[in-house]
Amino acid sequence: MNYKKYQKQYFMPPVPCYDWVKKDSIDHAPVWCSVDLRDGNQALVIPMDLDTKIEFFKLLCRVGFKEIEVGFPAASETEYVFLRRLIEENLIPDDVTVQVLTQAREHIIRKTFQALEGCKNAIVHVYNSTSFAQRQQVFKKDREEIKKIAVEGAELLQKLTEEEHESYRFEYSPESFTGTEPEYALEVCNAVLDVWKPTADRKAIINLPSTVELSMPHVYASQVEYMSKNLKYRDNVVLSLHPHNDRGCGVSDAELGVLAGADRVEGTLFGNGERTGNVDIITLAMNLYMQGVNPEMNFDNMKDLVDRYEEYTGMQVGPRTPYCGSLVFAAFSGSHQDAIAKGMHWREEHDPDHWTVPYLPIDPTDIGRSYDADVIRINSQSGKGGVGYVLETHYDLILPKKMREAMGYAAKDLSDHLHKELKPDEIFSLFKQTFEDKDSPLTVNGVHFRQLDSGRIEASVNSRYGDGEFSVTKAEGNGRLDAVSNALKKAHGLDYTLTTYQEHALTKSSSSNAIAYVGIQEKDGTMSWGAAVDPDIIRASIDALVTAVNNR
Ligand SMILES: CC(=O)SCCNC(=O)CCNC(=O)[C@H](O)C(C)(C)COP(=O)(O)OP(=O)(O)OC[C@H]1O[C@@H](n2cnc3c(N)ncnc32)[C@H](O)[C@@H]1OP(=O)(O)O
Ligand SMILES: CC(C)C(=O)C(=O)O
Ligand SMILES: [Mg+2]
Repeated sequence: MNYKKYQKQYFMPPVPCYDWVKKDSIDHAPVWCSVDLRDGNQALVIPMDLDTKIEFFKLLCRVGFKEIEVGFPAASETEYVFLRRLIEENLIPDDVTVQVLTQAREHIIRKTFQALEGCKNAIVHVYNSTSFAQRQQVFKKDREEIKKIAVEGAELLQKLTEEEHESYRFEYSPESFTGTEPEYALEVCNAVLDVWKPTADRKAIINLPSTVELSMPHVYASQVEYMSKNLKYRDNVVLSLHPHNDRGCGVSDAELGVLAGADRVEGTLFGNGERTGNVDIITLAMNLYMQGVNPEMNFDNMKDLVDRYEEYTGMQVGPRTPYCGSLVFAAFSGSHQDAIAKGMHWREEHDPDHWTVPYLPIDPTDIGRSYDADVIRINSQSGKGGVGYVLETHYDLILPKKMREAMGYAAKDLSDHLHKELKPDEIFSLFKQTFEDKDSPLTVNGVHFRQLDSGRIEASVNSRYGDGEFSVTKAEGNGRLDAVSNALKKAHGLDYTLTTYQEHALTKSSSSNAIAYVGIQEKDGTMSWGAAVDPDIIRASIDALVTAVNNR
């Protein structure tokens, strides 16, 4: 690991450009341009076939892209025929503009125009590399010679368009912008703009690719700001970004670049693209959404989008991919679950205008995810809040607070022991197994009540303990359960305090049943719990008490 082999390969603007730092947020969505079918496609092990590209194109239109780079038509037969099919089969919606990429080489530009024949709206995107390294090693040309490639390319686009296609728009990329001296990139871009002379009706796009991400995002933002402030015809230029993700900061590059003056962002779904990928437009759009800004995109069925993308590209969306991954809303840990469950209850009670649930940056249901399946998930890191939430939302069980704690520990122990996540049905089974239907050693075989003149209740309880015989014992209490409890204590010499009794109707699972929860406490403070379901709430409470005694 010889770090001395490396040095900075980027160039700061000649003057400080830090106005962008004064802004704290983006207040409207930039123009989005998908480069999935070009940059994304050229990075796949097996590029997409024709039919798959058509399906992908339709998907991009459905999610809301209005500008879509559909390929490099001069690159291959498939790319060429794909564009022809889009045009000839009238598959391009009127409000969508297709973009095509070409090197600044005459035969490639001419072939690109041939491929566009009959296309109503198009952006012709021409590029050549301007970076120090490429001038030196690849093109072996000086600054003037490299500028000449760009200018001649721009002139040919202008000429071919003037002849026939006046509605076409132009885009120029100083490829490897991030490795180019900003004042030189500016000089080349201005020379291109001098050829095109963009107007308000026919703006030109200047695209600043971080072809390879070479610096921290604030450096890119400063480079962008320098270009934005110094480009000629600025009002008639759409300043575009094209971040890659080599240092893992593609999203930050784009966001800071927009603060620095960019109007448009090129990127892909899920960040597919060369090497570490292009910037992920879903993350960018959703980052706007989560701050209350219209992202001008529709991701209301993210799961479907993930499935289609994986099918079309053969790539996989990682479980932690922002907004889209299978685990990005999941909370396994106890304190997070507790806060989410409380936040959701608070939301139900207060019906606030805005989303503020802790640990959930957005409402998962907005993008087609569900609270039940995706949010609170139980393993050995979980706590009572999460387990209680699962039992409440899936099975309608609202456990007393202290009982939730006991259930939480039971679930945590089981998950730890099995070394696996517990699904809601497994948690429910554990609840039943731990807290219901335990009729030994104490068994109750019948109870009768009598109302006493004092207002108290007398219970006659037929019960046995262990292998003993059934016998009837009478005792009084403040209520029926208290009377039964006193009779049991008297009959079998039991010593505990009945501390908790709760009941509620089971509305979701069964309209006629109620559930009772009973907690009893030993002298040393230890609690034992029982629960029981029955249409008759007295019966349910006695069964719950028996289980609690049998759980001591
Ligand atoms: C950063 C990016 O993503 S850029 C886009 C990259 N994508 C692609 O390249 C995918 C599609 N490309 C292709 O299929 C092929 O490269 C083609 C069909 C376009 C061209 O193929 P070929 O001419 O056979 O080969 P190749 O691309 O290697 O050409 C290299 C030559 O073009 C020159 N060149 C490369 N890019 C450009 C450019 N943008 N403008 C002008 N000349 C260029 C090189 O200097 C080199 O010149 P030389 O022949 O004098 O040495
Ligand atoms: C063609 C250009 C815009 C490109 O893809 C890049 O520089 O990354
Ligand atoms: Mg690229």
